Amino acid sequence: MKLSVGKYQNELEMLCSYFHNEKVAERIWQKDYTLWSDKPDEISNRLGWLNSPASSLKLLSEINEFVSSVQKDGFKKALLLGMGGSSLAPEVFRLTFGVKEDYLDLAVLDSTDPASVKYFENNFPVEETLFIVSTKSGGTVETFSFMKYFYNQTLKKVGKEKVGNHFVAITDPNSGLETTAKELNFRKIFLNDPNIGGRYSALSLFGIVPAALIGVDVKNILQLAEAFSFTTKLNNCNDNVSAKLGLIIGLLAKNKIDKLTFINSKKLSYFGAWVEQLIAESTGKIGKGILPVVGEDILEPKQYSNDRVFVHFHLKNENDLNEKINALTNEGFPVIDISIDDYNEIGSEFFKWEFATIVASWVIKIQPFDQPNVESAKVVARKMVQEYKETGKLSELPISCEENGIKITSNFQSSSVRDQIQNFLSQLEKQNQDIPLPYVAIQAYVQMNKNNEELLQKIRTAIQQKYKIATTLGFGPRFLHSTGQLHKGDAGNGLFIQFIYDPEIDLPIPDEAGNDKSSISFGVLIKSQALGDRQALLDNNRKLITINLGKDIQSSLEKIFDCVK
Ligand SMILES: O=P(O)(O)OC[C@H]1O[C@](O)(CO)[C@@H](O)[C@@H]1O
Repeated sequence: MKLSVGKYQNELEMLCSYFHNEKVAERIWQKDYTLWSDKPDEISNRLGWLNSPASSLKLLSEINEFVSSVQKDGFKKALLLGMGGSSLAPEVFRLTFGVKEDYLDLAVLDSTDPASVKYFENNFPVEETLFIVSTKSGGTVETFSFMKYFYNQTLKKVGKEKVGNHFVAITDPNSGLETTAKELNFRKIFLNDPNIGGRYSALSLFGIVPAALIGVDVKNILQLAEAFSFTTKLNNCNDNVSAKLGLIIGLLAKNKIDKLTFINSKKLSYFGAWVEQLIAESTGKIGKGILPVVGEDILEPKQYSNDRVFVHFHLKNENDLNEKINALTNEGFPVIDISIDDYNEIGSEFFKWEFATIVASWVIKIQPFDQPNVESAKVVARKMVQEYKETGKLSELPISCEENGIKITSNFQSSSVRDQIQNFLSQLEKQNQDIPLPYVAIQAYVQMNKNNEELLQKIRTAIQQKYKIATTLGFGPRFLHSTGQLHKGDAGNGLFIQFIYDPEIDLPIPDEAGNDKSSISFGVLIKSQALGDRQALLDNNRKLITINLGKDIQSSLEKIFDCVK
């Protein structure tokens, strides 16, 4: 790891001495909750991941046996149903490593958008698909909805005798999913160490079982990660890179350099979504937070404000971004350069960032293992679903402006989409000096596909350039289990652009597995989630505009881009 922290070098050295004197590394390994709180709740039982590499190594023969059994049964594909910490590490493994010959092609479903669910139904024929139902709590609404939907589809195709054979659960002992999986006769139930939270679970069964299914050399990854983990026991931060990383991030955040901007090389770009959840959900609460910025276009140094710290993450021989990185360093921005020799070191990187995040949380005085604001959006969404069940309809948003199929809900009185958007973004110009610089978060409740991503990215970059601020892009409801915590829990410096649309198709969510009776659809669920989060953001005094793109997402997004420019 190479560092350039400019004028913060002295403060960093002082902080390193303090870390050393306080024996922080040693105390982390002793699971000393007082580092973050005066109460042990959701801390003492959340540090099990420190031992994940060793514990998972011990489970390898069971995992390998399972992989052989599904290969023998002819499964070609695997669809992982899960949210946040239960799905992001498997996605990193799949997109980074690809699929080894004779292993299963894996994808992650973490969207309740009907078009997304339909996409996976069309592309993952149930006869050859293994469904991995992955949820720590064992009751997450999205995960259960996917499970019931695909269970019923599979039941119809393969019959009662064989359906359970297509399902595997990864969950905590005694969870709702464990009970359901037993009732439905799943082929296998993996019970994880309950002392591990979702976003810290990459090297536990939640990450390792899916990785083994696609043929990743998990043994090597875990051995490297275990060896690396020993370095995190050292109190001297010059020997403990993970600690040093955390100290820098925490120190800079305290100085309002709180936009941790990842510039990942092409081959390691998929790591971004995982690290984004880890940092946002761990640090974004009680009016504080470090905003992870992932996937932004890289601009000239003069186009950034002084709230940025950059992380350049790349393979050693991938140097194509060096020029841009050097330009940022020369301009005086803090830059952290992390390189790895080969993909198998990714396990050590998971560990490094987990450790760094809890050290940064110690610096900024945050409890890194809970997510207090996630529940608030869920509560409103549940109320809406209940209302729908009773009345047969969802409450409608008041419309402030309607033009060319686009409907906007905002606080502004203007009948033009352009004025609405410009008025909303002009709030970026009035800055509150007491809190860090603002950012814009685009929250898109649309299908996460190439076309939509490209158009949303165009809008994002236009805002980034015009206002010289940090921007993020998240797809709903996926981001609700990632940056969603920080959006509602941080200092309140975010501006939120929420995109929803009117889906052409909808799909019923079965009330229970094995029975087609359905009270709500995926379309109703995703809308309730969007409106629930909208309400939770407003309840936390966040600035927000909701834009309904109508039926033609592409042409509406083009129009919005035109209004932002
Ligand atoms: O694994 P579970 O319990 O389904 O939770 C999924 C995700 O939801 C959250 O609990 C809240 O967003 C995350 O922390 C977690 O990773």
